[in-house]
Amino acid sequence: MLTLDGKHDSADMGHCYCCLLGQIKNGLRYQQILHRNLVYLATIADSNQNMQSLLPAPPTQNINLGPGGMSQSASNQSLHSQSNLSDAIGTGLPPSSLMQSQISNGPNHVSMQQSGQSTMPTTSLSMTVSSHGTGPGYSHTVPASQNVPMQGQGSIGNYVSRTNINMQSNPVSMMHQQAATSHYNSAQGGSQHYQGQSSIAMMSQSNQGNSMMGQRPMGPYRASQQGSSQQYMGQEEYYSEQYSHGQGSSEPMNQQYYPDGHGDYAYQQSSYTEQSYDRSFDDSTQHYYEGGNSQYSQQQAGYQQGAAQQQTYSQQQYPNQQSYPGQQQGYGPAQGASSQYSSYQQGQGQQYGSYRASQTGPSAQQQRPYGYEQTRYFVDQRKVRVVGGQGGGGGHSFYSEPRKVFGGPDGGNGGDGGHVIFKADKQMKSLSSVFPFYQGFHGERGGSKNCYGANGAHVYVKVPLGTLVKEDGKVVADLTQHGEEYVAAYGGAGGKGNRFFLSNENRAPTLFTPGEPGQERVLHLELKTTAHAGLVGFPNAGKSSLLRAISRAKPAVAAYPFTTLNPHVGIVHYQDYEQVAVADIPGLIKGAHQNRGLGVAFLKHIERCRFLLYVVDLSVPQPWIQLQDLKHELEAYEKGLSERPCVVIGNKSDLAQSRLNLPLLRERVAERVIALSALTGDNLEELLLHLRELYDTYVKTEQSQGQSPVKW
Ligand SMILES: Nc1nc2c(ncn2[C@@H]2O[C@H](COP(=O)(O)OP(=O)(O)OP(=O)(O)O)[C@@H](O)[C@H]2O)c(=O)[nH]1
Ligand SMILES: [Mg+2]
Repeated sequence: MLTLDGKHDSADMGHCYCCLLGQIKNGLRYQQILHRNLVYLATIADSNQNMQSLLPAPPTQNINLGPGGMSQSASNQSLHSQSNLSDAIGTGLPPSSLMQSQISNGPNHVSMQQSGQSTMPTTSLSMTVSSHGTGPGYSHTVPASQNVPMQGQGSIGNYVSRTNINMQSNPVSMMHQQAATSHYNSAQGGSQHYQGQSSIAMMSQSNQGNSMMGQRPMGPYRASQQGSSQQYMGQEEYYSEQYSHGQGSSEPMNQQYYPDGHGDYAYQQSSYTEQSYDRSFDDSTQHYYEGGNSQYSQQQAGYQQGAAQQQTYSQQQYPNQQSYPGQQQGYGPAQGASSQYSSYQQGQGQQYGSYRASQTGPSAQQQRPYGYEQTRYFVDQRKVRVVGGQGGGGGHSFYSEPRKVFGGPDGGNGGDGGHVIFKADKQMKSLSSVFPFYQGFHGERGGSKNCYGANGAHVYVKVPLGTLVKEDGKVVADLTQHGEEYVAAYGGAGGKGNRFFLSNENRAPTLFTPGEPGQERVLHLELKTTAHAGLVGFPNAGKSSLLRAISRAKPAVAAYPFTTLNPHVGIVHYQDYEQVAVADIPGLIKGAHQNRGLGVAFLKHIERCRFLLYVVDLSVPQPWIQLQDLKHELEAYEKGLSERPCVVIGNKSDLAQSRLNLPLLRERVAERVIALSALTGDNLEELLLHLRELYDTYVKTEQSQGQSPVKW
């Protein structure tokens, strides 16, 4: 008997035919018996029709080399007589035709052809063949004539065992005909061992069946669906992606970062944008990812993997922190990282708290870059690349259910990709929080059971009021109202699942379409301050001092020109809760339109000012010349800009020279001149009252024209 591992039981060594063959080879003990058998079987091969008559002895005597049969000489001492064989067939042995079909066609046909065709001649023949069939060449079609010389390689014992195997495995094979491997393995074993194998095979078959159902829900349709290689590849791709969907869900974390951490990142972005303000878009992008790439990725990992990973992140940040001292107030390249750290402190307060407690170096208070908190950075232009989210691919599946032959296609459509939307927000004061790149969320892939993929979420980019959106130099949007939106990049449409292509002509469509890519654009954002009034004057005229005097704005004031480098907006509050916005513009000089001084780059912030406040220094000789130069620069920048409602403010009236120049100025200018001192606060009331008059006039004009005035 053969065991599972192909060895023989010691007790059956004398009964096994292959063992007997070994003995023959060794000692030629049974040479005579073998010779007789060969002669007999050669006779059978010559003529099956006359097999019975040609037999010199009952065929079962030579064929039934069962236990003990081979150990004797060619006599009638075989354990299996013909009647025994008939009994064996009747009690479960398969007919000879069955064995032939097994050999030629494989085990899948066993159950199909098991209807009893048990005749003795074929039985005798099949026994011969089956003894060969125990070899590995299981699926080979072996002519009977070729089985004769190979008979010595098999054994009747193996045949009997194999017969039992097939009989026991028939129910299994009927249920799962695809599991041919188990049949094949079991056919190599003996009947006793097969009992164990049967259960194993059944288990494995059932497992395979389940797994196959899970992996190939469209199993019944696969034969017809594999006609096109591309379709098949598409199916494989679909399934592979479907299986990895859980892991792939972390892909869009790059996008989840935006809405979740936008507020936190807005602050850190300010320092970055300040450094890259004059850079080109490519440089700016590169700078951004170079400066904060490691932290950026780590922070993403923290978002994705939860608090545990975030603690790791905080530890990883610690070495970087060591390089911050000495750069607190500086403007060096490391400011980006420093500011990121500070922003991360704000966003991840608990982590930062634990981190600070473990510090042993300089105190954390000293290391915090206070300069960034005290200084507001103003960015009035941005180059942004926006890409809409990609649409999800269409699903491709067929409904699968036990005993349901045709379930039909049930692949749902993919979800649409998310847009990138610019949204005006009055809380935003500059474009410093705008990133160089945005991408919408991808739509999800359509699933089985007609499940549609979810649409990708939109990414909203908050921009300040007065943001112009330009593309190739053309204004495509002007966001001036709070809450106003502009879709910068549309997301791609989702693909269609194979359910979508179901028709009467094609009941089992395998076609499904992928999602479309999102729209991609490169846009220029330009902020034009929408303040009501603009302070225009030469450097050192006292503009910033005046803004500090009439509002809560705190622009820098110093006794040197070009102290103010960025526009500042202050709000003048009135008792009736009206608010007038006043913008402090960097100083202009003669020839500013020729890019002298700071140039006219900031004059765009005056474009939207409804009225202008010309600030002249009364202490300088001939202050009216300053006024003429200012108007000339404004006209050079934009014709008609100097003709807006305005008032001339003679500052520094507290100085002695101012008292002499004031009447001269009033004689030479046609506009109203208000002499005041921003330093001492003298005559500020007149300015505030006149400012309110200008504002009221503006509001009435807007309302008379059916337009809504800008409110702060
Ligand atoms: N005596 C006197 N000094 C003034 C007055 N207003 C401003 N100053 C001084 O003038 C100098 C310049 O003041 P700023 O407010 O910085 O002038 P600015 O127009 O903003 O200058 P830029 O920002 O360079 O364009 C500072 O030293 C102020 O102290 C004033 O009313 N009287
Ligand atoms: Mg100033």
